[in-house]
Amino acid sequence: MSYILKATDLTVNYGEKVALDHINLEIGGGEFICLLGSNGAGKSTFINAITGLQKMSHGSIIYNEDYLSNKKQPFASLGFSAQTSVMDYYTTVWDNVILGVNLAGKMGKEANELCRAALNVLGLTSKKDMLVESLSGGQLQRVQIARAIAHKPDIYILDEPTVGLDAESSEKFLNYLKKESESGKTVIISSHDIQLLEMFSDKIIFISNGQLVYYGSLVEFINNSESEIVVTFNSDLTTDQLYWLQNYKFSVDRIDKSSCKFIVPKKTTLLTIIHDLTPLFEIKDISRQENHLRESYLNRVRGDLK
Ligand SMILES: Nc1ncnc2c1ncn2[C@@H]1O[C@H](COP(=O)(O)OP(=O)(O)OP(=O)(O)O)[C@@H](O)[C@H]1O
Repeated sequence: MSYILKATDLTVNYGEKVALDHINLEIGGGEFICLLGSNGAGKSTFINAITGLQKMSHGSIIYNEDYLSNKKQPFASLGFSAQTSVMDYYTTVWDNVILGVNLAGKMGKEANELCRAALNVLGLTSKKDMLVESLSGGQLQRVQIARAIAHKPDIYILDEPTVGLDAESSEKFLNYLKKESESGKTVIISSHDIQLLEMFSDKIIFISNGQLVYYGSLVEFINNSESEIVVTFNSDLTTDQLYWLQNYKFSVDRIDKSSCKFIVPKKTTLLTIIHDLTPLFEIKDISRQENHLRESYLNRVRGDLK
């Protein structure tokens, strides 16, 4: 399948700081992509650059017109919510959301219906006549998202949309986005809520220190990463044992006085660990932890920081 969005050598510098360093990727239609990275990795810069909010220092971004329903006004095909708030505080919830729909070129009855549907998805129907300035932080965030998505864009690009949302609202909203992606829309979403994103994403863009570390399937990311082996010992660890563990060839995290977690390459067997430990340790229990996105991500981040 051909791309819907293509970044070539995308580079953004803030003065001396290289915030994005020659990023190359192609995003296909119908993908649900989560954007991962530590604080300051470059996620917002990436999102702002692909939506035109941030000037690139080098490189290009191309949207494939074949996929855009509004070819005359390509920006109207995007549903973009930035990390910073862009609301009109002295008008109502309804006026804010319908403005987003109108700016995308949709008017009249169609606009009213789209606005009503978005308010419903974000649980804002009963708040539609309230002034935005009187809303709570979480409600404000929901209005911002409703305004970004109400016109039913082809590509959703959302920077930390679930911040400030309660668990139920986040899940309802992500379920809505999942259905949109299943119907062919593309979703690019940045969030630190990794467990929730694992439930919905097909692909991952992992940025570290401005570099693209990984772009590919979620399943592959989890399966190719390191795994964790938890070992419980018969007694509390002694100073000598702790010293030995600190110098062991794999990373070791202490869980409590008598158990540890070993971060090992995927193919490492339990037997290898048992073999290495037995001269100095009495093992009570050993097991491999099932990999999840959160652990895989943390292990990759840890590897990158070494
Ligand atoms: N306007 C700016 N001027 C100078 N440096 C900036 C500017 N905006 C971002 N940066 C720097 O660029 C880097 C990437 O920032 P960015 O906001 O893209 O990170 P992020 O991954 O979105 O972080 P977070 O998860 O904390 O939101 C950081 O080192 C940040 O300090």
